[in-house]
Amino acid sequence: MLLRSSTRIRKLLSSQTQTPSLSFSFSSTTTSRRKKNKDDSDPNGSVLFVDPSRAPKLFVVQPRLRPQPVLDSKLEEALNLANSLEQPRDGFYEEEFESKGLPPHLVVQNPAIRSTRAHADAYFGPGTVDNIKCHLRALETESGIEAVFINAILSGIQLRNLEVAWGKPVLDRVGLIIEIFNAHAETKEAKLQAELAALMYKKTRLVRVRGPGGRLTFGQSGEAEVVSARGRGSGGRGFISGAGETELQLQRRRIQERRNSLLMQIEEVRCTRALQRLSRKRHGCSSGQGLATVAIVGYTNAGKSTLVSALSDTDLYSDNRLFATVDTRLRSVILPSGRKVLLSDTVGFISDLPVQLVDAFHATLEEVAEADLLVHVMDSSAHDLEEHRSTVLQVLQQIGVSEDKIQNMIEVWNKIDLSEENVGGIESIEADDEEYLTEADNDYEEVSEEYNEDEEEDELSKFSSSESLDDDDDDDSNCHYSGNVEYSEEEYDSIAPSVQSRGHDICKMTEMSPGCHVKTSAVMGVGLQELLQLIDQKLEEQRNVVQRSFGFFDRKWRPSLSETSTDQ
Ligand SMILES: Nc1nc2c(ncn2[C@@H]2O[C@H](COP(=O)(O)OP(=O)(O)OP(=O)(O)O)[C@@H](O)[C@H]2O)c(=O)[nH]1
Ligand SMILES: [Mg+2]
Repeated sequence: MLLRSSTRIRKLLSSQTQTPSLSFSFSSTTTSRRKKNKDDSDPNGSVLFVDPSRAPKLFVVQPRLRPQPVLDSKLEEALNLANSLEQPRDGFYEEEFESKGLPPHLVVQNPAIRSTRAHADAYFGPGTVDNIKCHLRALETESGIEAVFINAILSGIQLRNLEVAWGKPVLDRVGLIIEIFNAHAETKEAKLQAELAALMYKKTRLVRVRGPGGRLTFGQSGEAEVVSARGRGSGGRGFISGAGETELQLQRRRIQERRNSLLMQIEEVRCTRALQRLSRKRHGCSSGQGLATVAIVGYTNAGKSTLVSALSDTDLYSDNRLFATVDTRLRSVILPSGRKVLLSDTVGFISDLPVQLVDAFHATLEEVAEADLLVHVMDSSAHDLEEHRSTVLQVLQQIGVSEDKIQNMIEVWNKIDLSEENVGGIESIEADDEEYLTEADNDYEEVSEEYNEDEEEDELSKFSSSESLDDDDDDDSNCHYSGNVEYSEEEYDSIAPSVQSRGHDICKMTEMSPGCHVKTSAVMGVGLQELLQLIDQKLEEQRNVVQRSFGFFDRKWRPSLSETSTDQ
């Protein structure tokens, strides 16, 4: 039976004594495959990848939280994040995620609990800083630690002071998530956006480290030092450019220049994506009809890619690693009504998702905001389900998804094979599994086909950009699809009875979840058919609303012939 990594980590954690773990096992025996190759360069020149052939070794520091279950789930997530930082080489990860042991970790006093403010200079008090230093020394003899990961958000000065105290690079939560994005980015678009996020993060954490006399100082005395453009190699021309700048100014200028160049490239990507979306909406199907897009969103590791793969009978990369997907992938699927739609698998969210990442990944996240329908995948076995849900809703609002779309979103409770209430039911699911899968397979073999991106390119090349963007008058893609449909009884009766009955079967409204939800197990193929029917139903409802609103406008704008003749 499958054992989810967080469950595994929970078990590993509970098998330990109360004393902090100092064990470490990053063996590199097996390889975990990614679907596409990527080059071997270090992500963004990161200081962490001292040896690009293996994952950097991190020491995890978790500030204590109460109550205990909150601490457990935060620690579990921190350990998963630390284990997720790895760069694939030649399309492979060095090691299977499942076989990784627990990274060395330590739970320490939380400065934010005792007083409202953490220590301004080093976040932790001096006792905790020394305590961590001792652990690092002890680990040094066992296995080299490349960096320390603190599962909290720190300021630039705090990070720099701790680096000085421990003699190692220090990453806070935001920094590690950005590093993971850089390491996992595969496509040009994802790489550009991840680099932009890293750059913005770096900019907010720029501090001077070398003051007069070579001492390590911060703030004004550091900024006062003027560096020579020649000596520091500012990249400027001749002797003039950069002369008279402090090193801080020099770094800021370089970041600004790189940022501008990245923004220009990302803008090109956005334009291309916008054109592709337009093309799909107009002529996505071979029949020339528009294609609706359904965005699959959710907390990282909820099972989005596995679900999209199962629904479309394709093979997207999925892994217990957090942020296994940092790009958008489209897969086509044919719904029970025969309608073809595109499922868009995208980057997962996490609590305290760095604002720099959300800003930088605007082009990718636009796919979500522009989708016709959203499907929110949740890991029903996660302990902090409510936090996951509110995080996802927050990010959706942050990226500009309309309230209507959020209200109309389908909620998928995935991994029901793992959730506790289903523990008794797993056996029966497994027993019936073969039969069920055979049936399901037959269904999907007929209906699924991989969306051909080349086809999309060809389709796209038919439009000149000005033509495609300007000529919108008779185009459905300009319509506002209102998802939050409230029918009068009369209107509801007019909807196809099949759609109604499907809705009643599938939509089980609960107090926790205001919208429709469906329970699935993506790995076992459970609940997939119901999900497809629900998507079908929702899109059908939207189409009815749009058609009705067209009828209304038609009447208003074009009076009937009889009215016109009476006027005359
Ligand atoms: N037991 C069980 N495991 C599942 C299920 N769905 C997905 N998984 C596992 O959960 C892990 C994460 O799945 P992914 O599909 O990569 O999750 P994701 O939401 O795409 O994650 P990110 O791309 O990292 O945000 C994988 O190891 C899957 O095999 C399920 O229904 N049951
Ligand atoms: Mg994924």
